[in-house]
Amino acid sequence: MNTTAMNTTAMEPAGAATAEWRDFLALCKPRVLTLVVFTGLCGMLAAPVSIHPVLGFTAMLCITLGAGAAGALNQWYEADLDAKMRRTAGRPLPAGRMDRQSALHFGVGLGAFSVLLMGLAVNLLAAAILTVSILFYVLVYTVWLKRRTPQNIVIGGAAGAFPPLIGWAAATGRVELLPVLLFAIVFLWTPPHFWALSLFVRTDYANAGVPMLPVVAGTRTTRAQILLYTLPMVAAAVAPWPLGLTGAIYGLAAVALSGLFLLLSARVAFSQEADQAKMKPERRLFAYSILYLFILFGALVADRMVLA
Ligand code: HEM
Ligand SMILES: CC(C)=CCC/C(C)=C/CC/C(C)=C/COP(=O)(O)OP(=O)(O)O
Repeated sequence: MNTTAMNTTAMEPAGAATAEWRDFLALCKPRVLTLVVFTGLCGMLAAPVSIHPVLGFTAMLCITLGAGAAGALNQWYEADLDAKMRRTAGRPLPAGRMDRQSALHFGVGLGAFSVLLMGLAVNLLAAAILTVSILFYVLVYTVWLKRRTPQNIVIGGAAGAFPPLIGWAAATGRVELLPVLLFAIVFLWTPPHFWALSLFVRTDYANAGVPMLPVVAGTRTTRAQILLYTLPMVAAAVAPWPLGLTGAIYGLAAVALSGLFLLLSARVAFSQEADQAKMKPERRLFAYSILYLFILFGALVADRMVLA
């Protein structure tokens, strides 16, 4: 018998003692975190003031830890759902490698630490928006909406749109029009991003009883909704250029990238039955949605650096 097994008390599930650092990392949804943190970083670098590098690093650390905490609390709350879906069944809680209490303590501790550090070291506005985004993801999306309505990700998705605002607020102490537009881009991007994926994993959601749009309203409606949300997303993405908030580097990148997004969304909306069976257009749009935000936000920073 190994020592970890001997230290396991009778009250703890057997998996509790086997959780290792990798499981705590997995609790934070590290792959999704990369883009969340990148948009936060770009929000900070796009601000018209230069933040002290130590403060900038601290702010980014807080966004990373706060978003990680939100992911951990999400997994703490919905371990039962995760256990029912192939995509998520291997996560630390449903796989039995970690007990729920450890996940809860980890999530609350990390979240509180990130907000306190942001408030004490950076500024109160950034700390307040970070708090709202954590609570939004955990309470509004995970606890309240996810199991109740197919509009769950439209409203709850706002949580993931806050990081650019937090980054900007960390640098300037203010909220202005450009970061509000960045919020709008990610907010309107979330439905096409997620519904494209939900189309090809819809049986998972159906089995778990989660009322995602393709499960409740069908694949045709979902395809149409993807295109419907893409239109205002494109408008929000291009808007900073004609509004004079960015230069042509960002503007041209936004037009080109958004044009391709629109094309891929239209292909999903108007796909033929033969394509629908393989879900190729949906997989393509989902993969591109991630690349899109990375490049768009990268172009924003490149544009601001040239202008500066
Ligand atoms: C409520 C809103 C959202 C929902 C429901 C959602 C859902 C998902 C799901 C289910 C996946 C599949 C991969 C996985 O299991 O982790 C995924 C992947 C991903 N999402 Fe989202 N997402 C949302 C918002 C966001 C936001 C705001 C961002 C970043 C700004 C983001 C970035 C990503 C990235 C980078 C991946 C790819 C991860 C990988 O390579 O495995 N998502 N999303
Ligand atoms: C700054 C801050 C606190 C940001 C937090 C917001 C955040 C982590 C947004 C990402 C959204 C996301 C991963 C949704 C996954 O949906 P899901 O939970 O339904 O996915 P699942 O089925 O994979 O669990």
